[in-house]
Amino acid sequence: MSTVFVVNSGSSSIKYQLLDHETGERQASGLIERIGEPGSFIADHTEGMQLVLEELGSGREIAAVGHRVVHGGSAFDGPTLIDDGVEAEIDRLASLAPLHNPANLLGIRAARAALPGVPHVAVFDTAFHQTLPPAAYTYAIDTELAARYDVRRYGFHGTSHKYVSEQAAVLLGRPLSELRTIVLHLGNGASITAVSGGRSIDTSMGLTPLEGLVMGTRSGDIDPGAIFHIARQTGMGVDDLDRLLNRESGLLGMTGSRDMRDVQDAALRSDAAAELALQVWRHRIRHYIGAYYAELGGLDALVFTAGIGENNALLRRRALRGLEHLGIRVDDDRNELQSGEARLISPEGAPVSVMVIPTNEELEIARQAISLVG
Ligand SMILES: Nc1ncnc2c1ncn2[C@@H]1O[C@H](COP(=O)(O)OP(=O)(O)O)[C@@H](O)[C@H]1O
Ligand SMILES: CC(=O)OP(=O)(O)O
Ligand SMILES: [Mg+2]
Repeated sequence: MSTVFVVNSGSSSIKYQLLDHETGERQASGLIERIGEPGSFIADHTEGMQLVLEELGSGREIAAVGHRVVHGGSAFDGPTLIDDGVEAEIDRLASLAPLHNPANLLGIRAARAALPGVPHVAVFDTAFHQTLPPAAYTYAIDTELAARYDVRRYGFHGTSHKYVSEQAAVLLGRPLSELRTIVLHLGNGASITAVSGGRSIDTSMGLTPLEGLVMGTRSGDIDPGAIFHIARQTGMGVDDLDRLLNRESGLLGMTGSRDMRDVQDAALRSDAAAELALQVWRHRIRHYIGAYYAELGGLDALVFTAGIGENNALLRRRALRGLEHLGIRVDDDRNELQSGEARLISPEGAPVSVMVIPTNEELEIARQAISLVG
């Protein structure tokens, strides 16, 4: 039986799946978590990939390998066969996704070396957001400078936003072309996308995966003037500031832990810093829900996905409390039901269908890889 091997080499984890080439059915899967965190026994992505390939064993018939790649810049708007040139371009874009493209590239190199006779396909986080209108992707800066250096908004988590918005239509039993949907992808990295008729029309991440929501280690939106101010006051250089905002901010910077589970536990113990972090996290989410409600001209579906979105009922309820005037309601019993399935969590007949849909970037990557290599 022929299979597709999918590698999702993320900022803090490597997820992999082996899927049936014909049906997309999962044959094997695994997750290596908390890579590089204090106390973790896996130091880096190379070590992680070695473990994955050992676990997979030999003697499998693999038709293609699909790789998640976070930044595709303007060069890639669909699944792409990986050769040395594509690797070089992914490497070149690394400065625009410093937590991700290097990890993605490590996964690609380890897998190409281990499986040399098989086509390797890159599926980019940025591809789904290539439909953003100029008004949404353009920064109001000097036009020539922006064009020369590709300074524009790209958006990320596109494979997840695409998959989840399509599954929402399936769950509702309505045509995708009719739906106005907001997808909240809340994981270690987090972004929100407005999807109109199956097309991404706005998304909270920008040139890099730093813009937008409060994340595990990323600040999300911040006045660029604050960065100039910090630089002048502290003497920090560009690389220091990059590290500060990408790796030492967000939940980690505000509370000392990047893991939402720790932050929530601390808040339940009335830790003031943790409680404030949760309030800021929530405030930012609601800011975007309001904006995208306006841009979409109304709302049919609002979907939670990824680590926090799929697993934390309390935070889902907390994020949406007080938005009833927009037709957004959560049914507590439905919300608290523990289930790995796609499901509705709004009350029957509510104007907006609020849903939890487990993302499956791996299945989407496998489908796109097969669509390319046949
Ligand atoms: N029950 C939970 N409550 C709160 N946060 C959770 C829970 N389960 C997982 N998470 C969060 O989800 C994150 C992982 O989400 P995931 O989408 O897998 O992230 P990534 O793909 O960026 O590695 C973890 O960092 C953790 O903070
Ligand atoms: C783009 C991004 O932030 O990805 P992740 O959530 O895997 O960190
Ligand atoms: Mg992720």
